[in-house]
Amino acid sequence: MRRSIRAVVSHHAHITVTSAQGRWYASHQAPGRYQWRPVLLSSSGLKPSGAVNEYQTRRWRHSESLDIDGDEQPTIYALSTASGRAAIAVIRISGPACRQIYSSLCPNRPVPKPRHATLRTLYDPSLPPSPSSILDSSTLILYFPGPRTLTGEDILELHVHGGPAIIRAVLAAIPRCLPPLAPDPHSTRLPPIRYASPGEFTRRAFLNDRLSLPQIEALSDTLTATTEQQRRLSVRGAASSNRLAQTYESWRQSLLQARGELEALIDFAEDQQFEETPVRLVGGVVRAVEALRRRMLVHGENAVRGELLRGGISLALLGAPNAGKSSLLNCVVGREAAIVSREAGTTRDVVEVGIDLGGWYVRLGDMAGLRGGETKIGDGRGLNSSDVIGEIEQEGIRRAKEQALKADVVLVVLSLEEPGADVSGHPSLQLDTEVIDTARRCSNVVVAINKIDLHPAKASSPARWVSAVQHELPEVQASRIFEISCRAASTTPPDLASQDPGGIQTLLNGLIDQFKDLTAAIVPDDEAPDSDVSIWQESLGVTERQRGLLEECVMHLDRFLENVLANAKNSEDSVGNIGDDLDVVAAAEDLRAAAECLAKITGKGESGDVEEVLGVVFEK
Ligand SMILES: Nc1nc2c(ncn2[C@@H]2O[C@H](COP(=O)(O)OP(=O)(O)OP(=O)(O)O)[C@@H](O)[C@H]2O)c(=O)[nH]1
Repeated sequence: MRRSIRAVVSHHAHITVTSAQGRWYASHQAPGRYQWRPVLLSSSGLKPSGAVNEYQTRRWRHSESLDIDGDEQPTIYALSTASGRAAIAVIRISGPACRQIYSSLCPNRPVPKPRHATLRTLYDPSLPPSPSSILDSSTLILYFPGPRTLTGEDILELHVHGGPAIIRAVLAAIPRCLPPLAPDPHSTRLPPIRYASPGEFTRRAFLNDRLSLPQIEALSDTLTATTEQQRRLSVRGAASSNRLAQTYESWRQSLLQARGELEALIDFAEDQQFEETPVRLVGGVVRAVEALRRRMLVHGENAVRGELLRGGISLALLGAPNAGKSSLLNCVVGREAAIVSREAGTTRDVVEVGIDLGGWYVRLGDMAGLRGGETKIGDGRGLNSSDVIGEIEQEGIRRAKEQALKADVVLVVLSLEEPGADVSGHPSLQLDTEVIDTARRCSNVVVAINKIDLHPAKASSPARWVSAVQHELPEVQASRIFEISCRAASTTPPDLASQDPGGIQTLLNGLIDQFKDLTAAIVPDDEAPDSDVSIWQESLGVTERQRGLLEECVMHLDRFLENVLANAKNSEDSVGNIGDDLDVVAAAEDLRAAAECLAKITGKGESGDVEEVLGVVFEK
């Protein structure tokens, strides 16, 4: 809410009004104080009205008062640790009333030395200090004076005992630390202390230039990481988010420079002397844009790979009914997540379980068994599906196929049949045509041949099965085909499990290799061998929002290149007329729009955009 604040500036005080990233601030130094206190005037990109504009560029010595039309931030507080019983709980307070809150909670005690932990007793601010008004004893207090703090404001941290009643009492006491506002129905003033809304500390950090948008997005990854790979991604992201922001900013500057060069053509007249001819100038711009576009595409691809780490890799179990998909899922998960039954077609819908596989977050989906025509490797006879498939099963099969096609990795479970089915008395390998046809259309296929325990001499024929699988699925390398036995794995006593009796661990290691391939950063082919490739590693941390903006940026660049190159093609003397026929204004506009997409990534958008970007980021 906007309201008029009055900065009373004494004779020796300074006031500086600055604008940064579409936000306007007034900083003033009160007499006898050494801290600069930035006051946010406007975050909408619009210049604040009134006297402020006159002082925007220089430091100002003044002896009167100055009316500034701006936003005054109330002091906010929140429980920063998870709720529930714990040894300690941290309550964070940010804003101009920190010192006052401290003095009310710890009457007659000096303000702690900045950034030094100090033990204090907290008292109820509404009562005189006495043993009966103690809220918490032995509270550790940290005071961080602004503006060099997380939020850019004064911050007070109360490390109280973590009992729910203590937390409740201290939280309830904080808003009572300042005298209440006089009731005024016409007043638009916000309460001077209030509980923070979600993400508000971080939002203030951004508005006060303490954190960039990419840093905030990396912070979100840090707080949500549950697996080892997610942790690594978030740590890398947190460390490199500033560098990523700098990269995008340098790309934006390159685009703005290219746009400037193009716009110079608008004023180009025959008699004007340019250092370069228009053709060369446009040619240079095109080459620069093409190089940037290539880099953006790789960043986008790496972002998709990073999203696999963040959101999880979807792994679909595809196979015929009774192949052992549910048994395998249960072996992997270690609990009865899916129903295992001798009856074919037990699984009717997709059963998805989230698991941590070797540090990768995997969404493992058991699905209905696919069935149709079937070929058995072993007896050489073909077999057609004889059952009539019911409507529910049909729907289950449709969903299973759909899930497999969109999965990141598909684990095809094939099974051996009971001995005796083969004329030789050996088990045979089921290769259902529905399963094979679907697997052929999927990417990143790994194959598990299950029920290997049914084979009396396991070692005698695996090679035959591997080549049979490769005959049907030539894309699948032999190193991605595994023999397993869910039965052996589940019936082996736990003390022998380390010997990997059913081959499940070997299969999981193969899957992990596949995950590594899928989530490794791509480095462009034209990257100089001695260049720093870590930026490509860092681009794994690009968020979904940032990737969307990169895609939008590439779209504008494509339009730019299309227009310019079409113009070159149409001209009679190849590129000779490029400068004359080109709609320079439209081309420059494409570059401006592309640069604006990059600006939104870092939060440096033009007027009005910053709030929109913040809305998207803080939604989470
Ligand atoms: N001998 C042997 N039998 C197994 C093995 N794995 C699973 N089975 C049996 O095969 C039958 C089917 O297993 P499920 O795991 O339900 O098979 P599914 O592929 O999920 O079946 P649907 O849900 O019908 O698609 C059950 O009787 C299991 O006990 C194995 O490694 N060896």
